[in-house]
Amino acid sequence: MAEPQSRQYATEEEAQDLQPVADPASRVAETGTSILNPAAPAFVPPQHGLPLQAPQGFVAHDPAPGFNQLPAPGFRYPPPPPLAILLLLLAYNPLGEAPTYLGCRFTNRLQPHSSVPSPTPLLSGKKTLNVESPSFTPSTLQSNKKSTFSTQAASAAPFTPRGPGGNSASQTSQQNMDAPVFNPSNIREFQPQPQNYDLGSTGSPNASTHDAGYSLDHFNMAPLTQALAPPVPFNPYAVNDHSGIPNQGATYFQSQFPSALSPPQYHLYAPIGPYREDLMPYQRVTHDFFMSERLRDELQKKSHATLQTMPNSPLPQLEKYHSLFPLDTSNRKNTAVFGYTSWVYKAVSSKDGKYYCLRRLEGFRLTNEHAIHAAREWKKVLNANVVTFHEAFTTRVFGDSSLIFCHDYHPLALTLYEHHFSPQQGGRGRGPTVVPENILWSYICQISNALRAIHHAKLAARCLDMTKIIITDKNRIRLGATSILDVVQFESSQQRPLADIQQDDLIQFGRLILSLATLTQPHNLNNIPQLLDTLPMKYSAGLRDAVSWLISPPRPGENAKHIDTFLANISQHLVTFADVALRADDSLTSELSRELENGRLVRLLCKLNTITERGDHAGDSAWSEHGERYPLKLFRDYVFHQVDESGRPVLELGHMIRCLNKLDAAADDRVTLVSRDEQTVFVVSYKDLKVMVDRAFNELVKRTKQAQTSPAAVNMMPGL
Ligand SMILES: Nc1ncnc2c1ncn2[C@@H]1O[C@H](COP(=O)(O)OP(=O)(O)OP(=O)(O)O)[C@@H](O)[C@H]1O
Repeated sequence: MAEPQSRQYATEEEAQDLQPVADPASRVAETGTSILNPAAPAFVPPQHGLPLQAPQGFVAHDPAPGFNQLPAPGFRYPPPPPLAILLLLLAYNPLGEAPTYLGCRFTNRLQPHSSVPSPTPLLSGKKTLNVESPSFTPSTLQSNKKSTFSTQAASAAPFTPRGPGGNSASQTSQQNMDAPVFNPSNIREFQPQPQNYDLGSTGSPNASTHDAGYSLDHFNMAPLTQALAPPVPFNPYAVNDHSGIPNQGATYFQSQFPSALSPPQYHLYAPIGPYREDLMPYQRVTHDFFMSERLRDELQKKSHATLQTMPNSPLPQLEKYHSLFPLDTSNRKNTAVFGYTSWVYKAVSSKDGKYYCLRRLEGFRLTNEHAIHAAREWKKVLNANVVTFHEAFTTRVFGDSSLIFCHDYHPLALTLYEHHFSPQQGGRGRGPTVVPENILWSYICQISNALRAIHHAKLAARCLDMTKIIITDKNRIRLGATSILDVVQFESSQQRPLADIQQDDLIQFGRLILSLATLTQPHNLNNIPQLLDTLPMKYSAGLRDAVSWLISPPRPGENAKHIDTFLANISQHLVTFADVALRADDSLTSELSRELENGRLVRLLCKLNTITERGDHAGDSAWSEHGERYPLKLFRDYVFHQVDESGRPVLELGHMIRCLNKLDAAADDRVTLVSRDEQTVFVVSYKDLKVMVDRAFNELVKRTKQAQTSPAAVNMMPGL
């Protein structure tokens, strides 16, 4: 705590400048610390025989340089560091009452030579504080400190906290006048007892000590407090002007913050985690402030694929769908799955303008009306791993009798077969590559989820073919082509119990995983036991058991297998999968948050651009050039058309976004707008600019509403 006294300074000024903490406030704070710490020496007496004339505002026990000497003329104590104030408050706030931080007491205390008279007689002259005061010896302090300070507590003057309404100044004065000559032996050592600090609601200065639930004996250190205090003593009990502030220690800190939260700063971005690994500033690029490049690229491509059209398409228009676009990349006619050649198209609905996937079964003749109604049951299956079915109908627009199934369209989807077996995709021309076990488990979990939804809807998938399961995102699969076999095989499936068909689903499921795990083409899955035996060479025994359970039919006497039983057996993999999915969800939310404000800024830009440079409005050809519109034009220049000293364009995206955000948030910051000829200068706040934007835009809206000529403009208005 103390600076070595042997420290030498070149000049007196330097000594003053370099004085360590000669500040009474911080000294008091340090003293306070030592008081609170019973192990620390609480008092260091002077070692010389000179009578000590304690200067005003100087702490008598201060062992720091300057303790034995008066401060040089002109010495000014530096203001107390905030930490010192905090410690002071903690040390001197045993009742937990909140002192006034900005009150004049601190100010006075920081001006030891001020003309403010000290109301503390104990400190004001040798009459009260004198080194000849008896009975303190440091050796005693070191060897038997406790007994020195704690034996005479009984004789200590009782402490009387001042009530808010009382004449506190006179009371203090009277109390101090009555106090005996300073005698440290009369002082009882402070024993912090934190459990007594819980004052509850009765801990106000007005409350009696009994009511308060603690003993004020612990605070019977008024003489010491006053002896160590600066000329204007700090007395937290005198603070009685905190109306509404509960008298608890913690409330002091609470009072530093406004109780009501400030409104959020809408012009600031608040990134939401999880974050990318730390990047050095030079590694950051503009895209770091927005959605990741990978995701943007992916979405961009999907959007492009969705909007892709075929000029001069030979494909016909359907009654309810138009702009058909073929999704089959192979031209082969395959009848293996449905018994009919099928074609897949992307199409736009004439009803809602959205994109759908149409699957056409070529040459299908509907013989039973009920068959097509069977497909309707699939409308109730809404599952993340099933492509949603919308409708089925027949048509002759293709020149034959075709059956059409309409499902959700997932741009850039690939079938599982294309992904893992096609040379162009998974194998990258080198043949199929081993599918990692975690991906296989992910597929197992997702297909189980789909089957559970389907079976619980009293339906069966019937078609778990690798060419009819699509991958719509990374490792994200969905059962497609649902409902088709319900119609096509309507007659035959009427004769089979649903449980049997569901049992087939499980077997097909097992074969699918086995095919992927062994990279065997589905039509080559002949020797299943042998293939199962090869599984443990690449995968865990658990995977082998799961596949084997699915493929093998129930033994005689056993109940039929059920997807729920399977799900129960793979529960730990389901949990892992859920965790992966949730983390992916977090990361997407984080990506989304980066784009949070973009829509807002685009709307603002649209507004701004409807106003600036407008050729003619209400017969006024210069409408956008004068009045409130003119500063907006200059603001547009300020944001987008800035040049540097050499006249080169400034293209700082941060500047543009910052300005637009401030405008949108109507910030109080002001901006200087200069006309291009430098003859006009406006100093205007963003708040004012926002008002101008709104007024000018509303003027346009009003006129548009009157005329009702432009549906486009009317459509734009609600969004803005
Ligand atoms: N709902 C859908 N949304 C978007 N694309 C789809 C959808 N369903 C299928 N596709 C895509 O259409 C293409 C053709 O699908 P299809 O089922 O005909 O596969 P295939 O391998 O050609 O099978 P097949 O040999 O039986 O014709 C595939 O690339 C598939 O990813």
